[in-house]
Amino acid sequence: MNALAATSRNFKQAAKLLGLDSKLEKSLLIPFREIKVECTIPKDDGTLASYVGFRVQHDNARGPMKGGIRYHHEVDPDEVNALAQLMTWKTAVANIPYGGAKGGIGCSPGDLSISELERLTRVFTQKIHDLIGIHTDVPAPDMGTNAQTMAWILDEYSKFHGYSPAVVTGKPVDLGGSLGRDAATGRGVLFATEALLAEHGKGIAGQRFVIQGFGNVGSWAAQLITEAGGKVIAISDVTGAVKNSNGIDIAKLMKHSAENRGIKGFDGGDAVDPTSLLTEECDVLIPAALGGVINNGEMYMFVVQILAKKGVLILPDILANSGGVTVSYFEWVQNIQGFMWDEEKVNRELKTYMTRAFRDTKEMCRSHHCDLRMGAFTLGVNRVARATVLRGWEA
Ligand SMILES: NC(=O)C1=CN([C@@H]2O[C@H](COP(=O)(O)OP(=O)(O)OC[C@H]3O[C@@H](n4cnc5c(N)ncnc54)[C@H](O)[C@@H]3O)[C@@H](O)[C@H]2O)C=CC1
Ligand SMILES: O=C(O)CCC(=O)C(=O)O
Repeated sequence: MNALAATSRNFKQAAKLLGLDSKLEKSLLIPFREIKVECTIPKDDGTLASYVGFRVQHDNARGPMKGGIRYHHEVDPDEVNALAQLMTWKTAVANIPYGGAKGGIGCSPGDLSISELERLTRVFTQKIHDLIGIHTDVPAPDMGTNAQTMAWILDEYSKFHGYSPAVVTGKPVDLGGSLGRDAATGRGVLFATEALLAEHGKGIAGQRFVIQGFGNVGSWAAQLITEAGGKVIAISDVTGAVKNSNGIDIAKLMKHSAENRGIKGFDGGDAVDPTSLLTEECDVLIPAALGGVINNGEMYMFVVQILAKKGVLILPDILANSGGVTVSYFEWVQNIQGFMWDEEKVNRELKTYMTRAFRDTKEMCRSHHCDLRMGAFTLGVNRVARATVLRGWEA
């Protein structure tokens, strides 16, 4: 089962629990617009190279469409479609006034020079500039892109439309980016985990964590969990994995990873097979690499049943990783107001939004007798359905 089929299955299950009529269900599922563009750039050696770029704008009933742009060799239209749909439900779970979108370019960013990446980003922006905008569709970083990518998009977009910092979020702070955005997704994971543990009378302190992925989300989550007294006992990235049952020294691992472009060779624990990481004994497992690691097609329900029997709870991604888009929303608000918040306010507001999203999800679990994943889906889908009906779009 591919990502789109898995996402649509969750949506349909939620629509059934909510008793949505079939016309409304169909109109919520079909994307608003799917954009595919060819981006041809001169490489540094003078040859021409062509890359396919996508932007899927799924839904705008609750506000401008919102979602990241990823640069990855495996980007394909079905996956971007699924991720755009997930953004619609995620922004609704977080209760921020946005719809959902996602984009990507099929390329290997590690194989391109900085100037090639800049040319590619500018050509992509030229092709989509009239379809994005402050009140239309607001991109942000995702895998393989970062604040610099957003700065190039902002600059290229501004050539056509005048200086418009709010057209993208996740920008460098010098160009109107929000303090705290870089850490926001990892910090949101911490807050969501804290809320779940609190329900069981536990805190972060003393729990054993395993983290798959040591990029933006995984490394911030590891740092913040350690600060909160949690013990990170195993971490992997694409280069390797390390285990230390006494707790990994995260500051040391950050330094090693920056100097060696990955975890491989780190001497602060035992090197282990990265594929064994998901089955390491721990209290909390955080998958922060590629999507779909637990959602393994037809096996998914089987795996979920086994985990449930063992008393394992799964915090759904559309809730657990919503901290990034939530702080993106704060960034957009600051840009529109022309006013900058301090980092303490950003983090405080993020905690309020994450805790409320968890509480609202639990309420849906109670009223619809479902697990956390379906609680989050019914919460998101219900909010979008209500906006759709109020705007008279369901027919
Ligand atoms: N950065 C953000 O604000 C948000 C990110 N996400 C999602 O979180 C995930 C991670 O995103 P980022 O940290 O931003 O990406 P990133 O590109 O900064 O880091 C990805 C990490 O995963 C590792 N990785 C890749 N393949 C792996 C494998 N097979 N096994 C183990 N590790 C592997 C990489 O080495 C790297 O450490 C993605 O699925 C992304 O869509 C979701 C919401 C917001
Ligand atoms: O920050 C944003 O606007 C989008 C983040 C994103 O793509 C995601 O939450 O998956």
